[in-house]
Amino acid sequence: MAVVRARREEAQNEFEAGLRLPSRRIRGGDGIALTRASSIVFRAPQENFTIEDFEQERILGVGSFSKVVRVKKKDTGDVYALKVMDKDFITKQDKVQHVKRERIVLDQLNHPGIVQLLFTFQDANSLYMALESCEGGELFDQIARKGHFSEDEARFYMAEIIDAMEYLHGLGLIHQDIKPENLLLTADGHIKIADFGCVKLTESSQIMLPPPAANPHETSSLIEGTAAYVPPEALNTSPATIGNDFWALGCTLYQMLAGTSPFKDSSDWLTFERIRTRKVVFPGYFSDEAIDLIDKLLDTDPGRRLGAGPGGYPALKMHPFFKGIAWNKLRDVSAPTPKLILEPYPSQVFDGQKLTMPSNIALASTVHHAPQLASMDSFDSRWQELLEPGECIVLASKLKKLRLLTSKKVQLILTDRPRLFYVDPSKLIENMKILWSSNNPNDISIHVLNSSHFKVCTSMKTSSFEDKAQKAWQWKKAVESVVVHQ
Ligand SMILES: Nc1ncnc2c1ncn2[C@@H]1O[C@H](COP(=O)(O)OP(=O)(O)OP(=O)(O)O)[C@@H](O)[C@H]1O
Repeated sequence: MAVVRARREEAQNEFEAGLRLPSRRIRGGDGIALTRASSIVFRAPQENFTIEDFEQERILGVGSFSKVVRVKKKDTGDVYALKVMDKDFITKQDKVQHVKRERIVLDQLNHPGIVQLLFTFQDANSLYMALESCEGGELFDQIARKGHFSEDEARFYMAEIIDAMEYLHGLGLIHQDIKPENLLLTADGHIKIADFGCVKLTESSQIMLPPPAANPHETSSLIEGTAAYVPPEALNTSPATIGNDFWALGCTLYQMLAGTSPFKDSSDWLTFERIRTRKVVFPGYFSDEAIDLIDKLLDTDPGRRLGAGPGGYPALKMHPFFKGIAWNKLRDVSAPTPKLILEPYPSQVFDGQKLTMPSNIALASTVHHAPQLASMDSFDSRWQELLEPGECIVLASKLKKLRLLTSKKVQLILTDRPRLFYVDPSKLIENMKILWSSNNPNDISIHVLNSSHFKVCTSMKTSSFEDKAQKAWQWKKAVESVVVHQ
């Protein structure tokens, strides 16, 4: 306990000392912040706001260390995506440096294809980063909703991603987590790269970071990024290069066109096996140009990978897949229209009909934007005996819980307490396993792999589920709807 308290204080001091805005601001010619003595001078100021200064509207997304809420500043009416990070949670997870790195790096970036940091503030419990709000949501959601993109749509998004990546690589920054979840869309459908918590600087980088963490507790995972998008050399613990981002870009193009990522499998271990053997199956409708581009981005030799190899960005941009792209006018072209976040997911249609709420299952009054989430399984009276007095089911369904080599059938139940637990449908209460409860309200994120597979991640464990009824998205939305109001 004393150790945790000491580390929390240490982290608190670091936030306050390392991130304090000095009295005089200095700005570099092209918007790059300059150092003065040993402190960092921020372009996006640290304000003295409190969370009470904002109306909290709806959750935009949940990450491993944060939840991102659409907020409106009460006095100005300005809208932001507010990234809220719990200090205790970050400290316990040894992610203080990760958060600082993202804050400091984002502050120095200035490009239409990169999400902009506008200001930060903090209170006793949380750190807040106000970002420009990307109202079109994640590219991932758009792929899931459309099934897959046409090549014209994919070409448009690829060109904008490449343009932003060229800016990042030009500053000596490797993103290390390029994937459709971290590619956000503006309301008019243009791409912005987000989530700079995994960035790495190259030796020639112009970006300034304070000296590496003096926190001996900070752990760095062996492989940065997300399993399905890491290149084969990362599995041999080779140091990251800009080649990591080009490999991830190849995976992203494949996913835009096929609807699923090329190497994703039911466990990280199987995914890594597929990456190692570079097993890629191209659907028959892919054009020759698309196949060739993906093939060259997924070159197992990072030194020959298109974009990272000797021809660099010019060679990538000249690939026949990009024929007709006006690289210097990308943002002048109108984008494919994104489907907005509040439109219902197709998976909310059950057996071909929209779900309606029977009166005996009251939805949690706190669930504002998921009024159609309760599934038919929720109405089974057996689940009622598992509830505490006054507790309501938000979503419940029969799923497979996946283990490395086996799986078992479980009933997964989300309630408005909130609690998320599963039971063996034949044994009920004596077999109840709580995955998450209101004791740790922010400690959950749902990662949807495809419409039938998702992972429940908490600081204690990650559990994988398969839903034959393809309600993975419904689960993510339901959990996020309950989390936002904690
Ligand atoms: N500026 C934004 N506008 C709209 N939505 C956003 C914005 N920033 C983040 N989000 C949403 O919130 C989610 C989580 O944000 P982010 O990835 O930055 O969090 P994190 O805790 O760093 O996550 P990760 O687990 O990927 O490290 C994103 O995937 C996205 O859906």
